[in-house]
Amino acid sequence: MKQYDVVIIGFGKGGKTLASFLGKKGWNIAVVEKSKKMYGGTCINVACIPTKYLIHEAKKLQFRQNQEWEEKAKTYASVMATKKEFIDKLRLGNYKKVNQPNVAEVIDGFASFVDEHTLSVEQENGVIQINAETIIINTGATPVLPDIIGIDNNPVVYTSETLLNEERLPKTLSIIGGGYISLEFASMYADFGSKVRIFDRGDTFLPKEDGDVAKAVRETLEKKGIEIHLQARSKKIEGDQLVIEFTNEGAEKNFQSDAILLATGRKPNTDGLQLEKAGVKTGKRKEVVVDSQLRTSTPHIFAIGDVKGGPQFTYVSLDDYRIVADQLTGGKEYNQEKRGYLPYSVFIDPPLSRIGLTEKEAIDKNVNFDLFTLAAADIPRAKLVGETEGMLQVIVEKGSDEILGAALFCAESYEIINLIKYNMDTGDTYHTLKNQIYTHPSMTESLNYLFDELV
Ligand SMILES: Cc1cc2nc3c(=O)[nH]c(=O)nc-3n(C[C@H](O)[C@H](O)[C@H](O)COP(=O)(O)OP(=O)(O)OC[C@H]3O[C@@H](n4cnc5c(N)ncnc54)[C@H](O)[C@@H]3O)c2cc1C
Ligand SMILES: NC(=O)c1ccc[n+]([C@@H]2O[C@H](COP(=O)([O-])OP(=O)(O)OC[C@H]3O[C@@H](n4cnc5c(N)ncnc54)[C@H](O)[C@@H]3O)[C@@H](O)[C@H]2O)c1
Repeated sequence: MKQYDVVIIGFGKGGKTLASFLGKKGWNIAVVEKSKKMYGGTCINVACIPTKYLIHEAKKLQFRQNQEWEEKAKTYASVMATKKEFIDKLRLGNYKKVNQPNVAEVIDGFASFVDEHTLSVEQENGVIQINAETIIINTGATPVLPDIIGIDNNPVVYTSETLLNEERLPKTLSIIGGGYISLEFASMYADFGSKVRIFDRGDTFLPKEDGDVAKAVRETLEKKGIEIHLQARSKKIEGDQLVIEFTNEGAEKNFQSDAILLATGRKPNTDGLQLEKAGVKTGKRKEVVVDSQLRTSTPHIFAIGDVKGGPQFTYVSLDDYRIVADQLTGGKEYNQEKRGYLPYSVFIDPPLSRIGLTEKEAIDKNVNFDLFTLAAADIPRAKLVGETEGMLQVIVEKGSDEILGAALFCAESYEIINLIKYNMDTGDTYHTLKNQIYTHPSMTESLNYLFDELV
């Protein structure tokens, strides 16, 4: 049986970065990956990178909305083909970077635990067993498939992963779920030229955001022709007909759909890992339970990325690598509690970026705060590039002048939010951001004016 210092199950962001870090230090590392189409993990193959590439390409087509359908469908097919080439190159690049004598050995196959130091790997030509001092579980998450009659083996039903392989532009796209994946796909497909409808079972659009922010996002999406239906229970799918029950009215309606996207969340990928054989405990959503150093209930086994539950972002998986690297080779000082505020961006058009408290949360916590706000239309850069849609708002604690939260719904907000995170993490006041020199004309310079206007 082959013996390694560390075996990483899954070629995710944190895992591949850890493999590279430890391998270059002379550790003997293996990365086990179940699919040859997933070298490099979810982000580069079927998630962040392909979607953001497509979103970027789709945006260019906004100015060609008067094109004939055939023309739009042709453009879409060609963008999808270029996307495939781009992703294939990235995947190969990731494989070559990791599968090197001074980094790691990539082992193809599905890994499961035999005991707390031994893994069985099911390969095309049989099963092998490998042994490791330390094991890292980095198996990601997988789409939640809602319990709807008619989704199995239905050619019009997709997950985000399968829709990204479809070279035929759907004339009508119905999306079940109203979260991140839903909004990004809705915005992108509307730009490509599809008629998009979102169906969410909840009664509030973007329930985690403040009402005025959610309203602004909704209006922007509706301007693109996207229909947003709430309290909409997907009852069944009959052929290409999605049957929706509107729970507030008790009414039922059919929606013809060339494609139906299931975007109802992603769950930790722990099925088949036989975690019980290694004494690794899981929680209610089948997530691997970890402590703040990412150790599981079996201390030499760690879990990183989506599989441990909590926020599902590539940069969290990357930060998990920092924690484990510090546990294995450093001063054991860095942990989940020290990572600071967690920002996120939803890549609709314009993008929505958020960090910290919402206004509603600040009120619920009885915080004494000021709310600063600015319309995107007042930013010189926004005017000159014609991206005047949106608004920015920041919550500042009275007295300390520290930023408690921000919602930026404007062009390039996915860049500006990182500056706000830095400011918040350092415990600085908003005055530093307000009085900073920024290049002109840039979206960031909005921070010079944002704090002028109190609501
Ligand atoms: C459509 C979409 C868009 C997204 N956009 C963004 C975005 O813009 N920004 C962002 O930060 N996040 C985004 N995310 C989330 C992000 O993709 C994930 O949080 C991130 O990829 C998780 O990485 P990970 O390290 O947990 O593992 P993953 O990258 O998911 O890797 C897990 C790997 O493990 C393999 N595997 C699973 N089980 C086994 C096993 N038993 N044996 C061997 N191999 C196994 C899998 O094949 C996979 O390659 C998006 C997600 C989706 C679905
Ligand atoms: N830009 C980004 O960073 C980005 C982009 C896409 C995805 N992601 C990650 O991927 C994860 C998964 O995204 P997601 O959009 O699938 O999940 P999500 O949790 O964001 O949204 C799921 C939505 O589906 C709704 N829902 C659940 N079951 C339903 C049903 N049966 N019928 C109708 N609606 C239903 C929920 O009310 C919710 O609005 C996110 O948590 C996020 O971390 C990140």
